[in-house]
Amino acid sequence: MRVEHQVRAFEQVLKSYDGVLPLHRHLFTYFKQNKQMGSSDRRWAARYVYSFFRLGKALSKLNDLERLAIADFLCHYTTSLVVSTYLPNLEEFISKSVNDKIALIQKHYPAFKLEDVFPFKAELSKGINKDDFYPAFFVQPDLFIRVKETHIQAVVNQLTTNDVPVKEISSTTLALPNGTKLEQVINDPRLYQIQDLSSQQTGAYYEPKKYDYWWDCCAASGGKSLLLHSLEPNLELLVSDVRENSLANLQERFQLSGIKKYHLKVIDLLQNNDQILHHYEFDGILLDAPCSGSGTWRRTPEMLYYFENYKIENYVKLQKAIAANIVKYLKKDKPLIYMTCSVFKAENEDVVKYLVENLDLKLEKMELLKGYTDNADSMFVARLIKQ
Ligand SMILES: C[S@@+](CC[C@H](N)C(=O)[O-])C[C@H]1O[C@@H](n2cnc3c(N)ncnc32)[C@H](O)[C@@H]1O
Repeated sequence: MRVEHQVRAFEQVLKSYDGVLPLHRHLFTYFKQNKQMGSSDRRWAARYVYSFFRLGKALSKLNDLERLAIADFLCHYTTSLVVSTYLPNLEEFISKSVNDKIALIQKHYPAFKLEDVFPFKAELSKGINKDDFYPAFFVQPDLFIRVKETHIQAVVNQLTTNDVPVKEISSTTLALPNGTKLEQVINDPRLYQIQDLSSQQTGAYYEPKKYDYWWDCCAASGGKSLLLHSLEPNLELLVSDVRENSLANLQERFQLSGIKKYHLKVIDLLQNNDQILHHYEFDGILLDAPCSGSGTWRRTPEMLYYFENYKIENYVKLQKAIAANIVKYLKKDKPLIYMTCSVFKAENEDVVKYLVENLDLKLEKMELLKGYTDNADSMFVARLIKQ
């Protein structure tokens, strides 16, 4: 295949994309509408466009093709026509480590600054090491699954029989190569849940007790609720979200997991919900808040390119307003678990500070879960106790 052909396909995909939909959804529709593209065309176009966005705003004065070649060189260990054509002097180093390749790019392009890859002026949460955080954008995170301790060996056996390289992260967590087609290699979908490592690690903050009544108030398709339930199956649970269709997914997942006893409501937490909730009192609330998602942008690198700083403040307003509306339904001495998948201090530590200063809450502990050190997403979690 000629490089001009691949480049034209890349340029057309790039031109067709405006950053509104997630890139994977846009590509799905784009390829459906452009049936003339064969599977190899599609694979290369997708590889190039993802590589391109992983470069964020670095070297923005160069033209798109040179930037693409640099990005593809940094993101992959196998060469491409674009690298061999536009970066011939560096092609032989493609299998080096990301840090070695970054050093080579810095040598050849003195204007290359790693901080331009993630060009947000907002402060990062405490504990993030920029020397590890920025280079991680060139690597796609692993796929993580949560498995019951009693089933983990059976799942590992099925994966290894199918030649899927598997890393055992803990007695309940496995890491697999991204893109693994789980439904083709694990015969029973009830044996595992797809859940990022950091999401799984938030569970250490929940500490539910037998027969507690918990509320997962931004439940979406139920990832955190399923985790909570796995920690303490003898719970009463209310799940809610403003989006009815994501709760439909939750119902399917709960059914598959055999969870029958739960309450479900569509609730907009920006409204006054006393009519619906006035008699409720919870032993714990999970608030997995709407946020910038900046801790997950290694999976959605298009956000590095299209996200704008001003949006952070909008999320912060939403986070504070939602928290203020739910705390009144929490029993005294019981926990609110505040979570985001953001790495911005404004959405994390600063929101916690606001909650402690303005609501009847005391901070017990908080942590930025640095997924980038484990090839995972990053998340923030805080456990606050109602006074
Ligand atoms: C980070 S996601 C939750 C993910 C989910 N907990 C999980 O583990 O998969 C945040 C959720 O907040 C919901 N949300 C946003 N604004 C809301 C509002 N005003 N009231 C209730 N839920 C809201 C969104 O619909 C979204 O599903």
